[in-house]
Amino acid sequence: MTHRKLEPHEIEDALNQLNTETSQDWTIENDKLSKTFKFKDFQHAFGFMTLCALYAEKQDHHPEWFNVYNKVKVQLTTHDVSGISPKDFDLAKKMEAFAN
Ligand SMILES: C[C@H](O)[C@H](O)[C@H]1CNC2=NC(N)=NC(=O)C2=N1
Repeated sequence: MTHRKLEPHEIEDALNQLNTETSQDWTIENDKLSKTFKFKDFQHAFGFMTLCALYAEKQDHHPEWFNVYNKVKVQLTTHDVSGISPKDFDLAKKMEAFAN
């Protein structure tokens, strides 16, 4: 296995780091790394989801998400370890890049 479940203090540190580097909007909700991205319209939201989907397939690591019009709520977790792993933080950073 190339990843492991992070300890609570590791999640805290990685979350602070992620929020410093990006938008300050990431939280832990239901033990998942969570953020609601907001776009100009559906076309931009779906463009973002398309980029994420291609990356997720390549990494074999897939987001849980919920889209309504211009909003995409993402909840990242690693099913293999029943928790948050470094793969979730990697995907979160990519998502930030794809959203810009
Ligand atoms: C068989 C396949 O490699 C696994 O089920 C992958 C697919 N995508 C995945 N995505 C996520 N988020 N967590 C996983 O543990 C996971 N496992």
